[in-house]
Amino acid sequence: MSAPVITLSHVSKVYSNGTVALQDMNMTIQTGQFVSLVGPSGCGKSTVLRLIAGLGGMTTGSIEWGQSLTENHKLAFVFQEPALMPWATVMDNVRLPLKLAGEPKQKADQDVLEALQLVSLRGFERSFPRELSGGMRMRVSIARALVTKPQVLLMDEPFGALDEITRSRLNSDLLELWQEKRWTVIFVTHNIYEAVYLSNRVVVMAARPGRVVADIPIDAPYPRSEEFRTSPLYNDYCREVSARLHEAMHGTSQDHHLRTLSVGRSR
Ligand SMILES: Nc1ncnc2c1ncn2[C@@H]1O[C@H](COP(=O)(O)OP(=O)(O)OP(=O)(O)O)[C@@H](O)[C@H]1O
Repeated sequence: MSAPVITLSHVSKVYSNGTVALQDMNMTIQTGQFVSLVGPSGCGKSTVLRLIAGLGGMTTGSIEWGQSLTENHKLAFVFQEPALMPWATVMDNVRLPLKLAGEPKQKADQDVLEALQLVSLRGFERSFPRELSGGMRMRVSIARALVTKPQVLLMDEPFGALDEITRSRLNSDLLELWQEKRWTVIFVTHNIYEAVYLSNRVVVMAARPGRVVADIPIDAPYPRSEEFRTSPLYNDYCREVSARLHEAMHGTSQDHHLRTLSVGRSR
């Protein structure tokens, strides 16, 4: 059995303007899990990631780290916007975290090339962000996270701004990498299909106040191919997440809603 890597216990977050972003959030993430957080806008998904990353403090509660984590390089964050330095080459953008950590240039260059290899961007070292497509810029952003060799990868809607085809390709590539490296991934998305395809666990949150309302294991084997995306099992999981999300947003079960509608029609 795998060990817990992050445990949130009774975490609440009230921003200075009084917004209760999270209330009594409890969640334990096991080493190597791929966990997606889904939920309506404003339910606190990004706040959870930021608290885990140590970007701002929580109001009450605690976040504990598993013993398997080493002190250095344990976390990397990928945001929705690639946030690259426009004046710097791909090589320099990806090297940034190592430069900030004071890694010697020769060793850093080697690590950068490895990271670019992982995201299939070898050959673009000297390109500038403006010369790349949206998908390629996101790959640079992922390489910049991976170059630090993280144990935990926090991803805040990384593919939200990309077209469907690019998103689907990056989903597959991310899964392949995850299977090889086995980081723990916490992935925020609005997209149910993406969450089910990628994750072995989908956590559904509700808003006002932000909290966990469902925790759904996606019990399907990896690697997950196109076959999985078109399978009845995949559809069943998407329907289940969708129903829980509907409850989170409207406070009623979608099944109940559908039953009420059909009863209404038959009258
Ligand atoms: N710095 C802040 N100051 C005040 N309120 C904030 C701040 N950041 C977030 N909030 C509020 O906290 C709540 C949760 O925000 P958060 O961004 O975590 O939600 P989210 O689920 O990630 O939303 P979305 O899906 O729209 O990105 C929202 O009501 C938001 O307005």
